[in-house]
Amino acid sequence: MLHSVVWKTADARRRADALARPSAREDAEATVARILAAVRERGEAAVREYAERFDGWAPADGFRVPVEEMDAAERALSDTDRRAILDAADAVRRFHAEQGYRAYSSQTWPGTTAERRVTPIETAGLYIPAGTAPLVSTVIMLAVPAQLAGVPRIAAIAPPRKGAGVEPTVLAAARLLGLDEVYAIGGAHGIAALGYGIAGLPKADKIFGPGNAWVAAAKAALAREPGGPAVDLPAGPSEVMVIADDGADPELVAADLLSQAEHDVLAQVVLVAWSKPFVSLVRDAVERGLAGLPRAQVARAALATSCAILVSGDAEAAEVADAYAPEHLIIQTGDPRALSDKVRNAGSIFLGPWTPEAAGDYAAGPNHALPTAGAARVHGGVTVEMFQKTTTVLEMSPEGARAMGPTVERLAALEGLDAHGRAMALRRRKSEAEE
Ligand SMILES: NC(=O)C1=CN([C@@H]2O[C@H](COP(=O)(O)OP(=O)(O)OC[C@H]3O[C@@H](n4cnc5c(N)ncnc54)[C@H](O)[C@@H]3O)[C@@H](O)[C@H]2O)C=CC1
Ligand SMILES: N[C@@H](Cc1c[nH]c[nH+]1)C(=O)O
Ligand SMILES: [Zn+2]
Repeated sequence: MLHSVVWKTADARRRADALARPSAREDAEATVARILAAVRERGEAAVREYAERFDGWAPADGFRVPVEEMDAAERALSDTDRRAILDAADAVRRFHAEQGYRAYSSQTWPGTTAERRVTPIETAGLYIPAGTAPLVSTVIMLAVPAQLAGVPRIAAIAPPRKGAGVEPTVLAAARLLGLDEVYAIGGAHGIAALGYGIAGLPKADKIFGPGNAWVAAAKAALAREPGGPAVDLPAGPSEVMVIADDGADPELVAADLLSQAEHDVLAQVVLVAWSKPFVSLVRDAVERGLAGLPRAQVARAALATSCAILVSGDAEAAEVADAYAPEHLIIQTGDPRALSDKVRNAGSIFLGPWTPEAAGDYAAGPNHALPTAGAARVHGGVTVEMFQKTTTVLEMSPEGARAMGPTVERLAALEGLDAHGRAMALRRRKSEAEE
């Protein structure tokens, strides 16, 4: 692990740019194209077949989890677990409460009022990953902003454990946060059922949430279909880039690398370091960490595609980060904030030795549903705004028609669109006559 050669500094940027993202694999896209085609052609029957094949769960009475089962799961939570979920949700709520589109009104011309109204989307579909680990925290990260935006219908889907329904802790978190609509279905077929509104699921206007390569590919493909649902952002298998100079603690760096490597065999971890001896220290610490890790096999597979890149200083490290555009960027250098100021492309940044990415994954406040596979060049994580839309409202008085009329008429003439000009001119003349 971290075994790819530590590259020469001169072409570090080019190398980071070209790093293969295992999560963006074409074979996942091809598989998903087949699944979506089957669901389009055969509807619920195909959804049920895939649910049976991948997760051993396609109950005759449908995928919806009875609210009583959610209530029972919530009651069964220990006080400590309940407290942890509620405390994390409070911090996420505090951070996200600052978000949301601002409604406003502006007098753009004399006699013209232009307004922005903000409304929530009608039906939000939340994807809670649970194939290899039941991501209780994702319930928090998606439900809280949806609720702050005032979304009237929130439907969550989560893959069941093999033949055994949704993990009770996921149901408990959903219920604790006030959700009552959860479906025991996941993967690309679950995303398809939610996007098309079949197999007893509502048709989501927009689908939110992270997932593995198949889930991410299904969201992207559905969003491209005419009439398909909107989606939040490309959020596939986890990634972390750690920038660490020789003064960093190799044990902490290794712990952070392992914390993402254990997510998925397609997770990617990248170390950006100043020297080969430091990379060796981290490599040894990773090896020691793997020894006690229950998910060592997954982490090892992820580490096998990971690498270290050598740089000559802060400026080059920032260039490498920008070229790679990591989902998570951890900076453990002499002045992490100064280095972070130079970085533009990263989903979430963690400064200094006391800030593990795990804090952001669970309870720090910012969202953990974040862009992967280079999408941080143009996307940020999930926000309240993503659950909202805006409508502008315009109202003009006769004075408005007089004030703005000549400008509109002139521009319509420039475009050769006479009917446009006339629609304005009629009003301007009427208002001038009345004056
Ligand atoms: N980018 C982000 O913000 C975040 C990303 N993640 C990532 O989410 C992912 C979660 O993945 P999983 O644990 O697998 O759960 P998941 O819920 O995303 O996917 C599991 C489902 O995938 C389907 N599946 C499994 N093997 C398949 C195959 N060969 N072909 C087609 N479909 C198949 C099955 O239906 C299974 O139930 C990880 O990659 C993790 O790193 C997690 C949290 C945040
Ligand atoms: N690290 C994950 C989120 C996570 C959930 N639970 C643990 N970690 C990601 O953002 O990619
Ligand atoms: Zn994580």
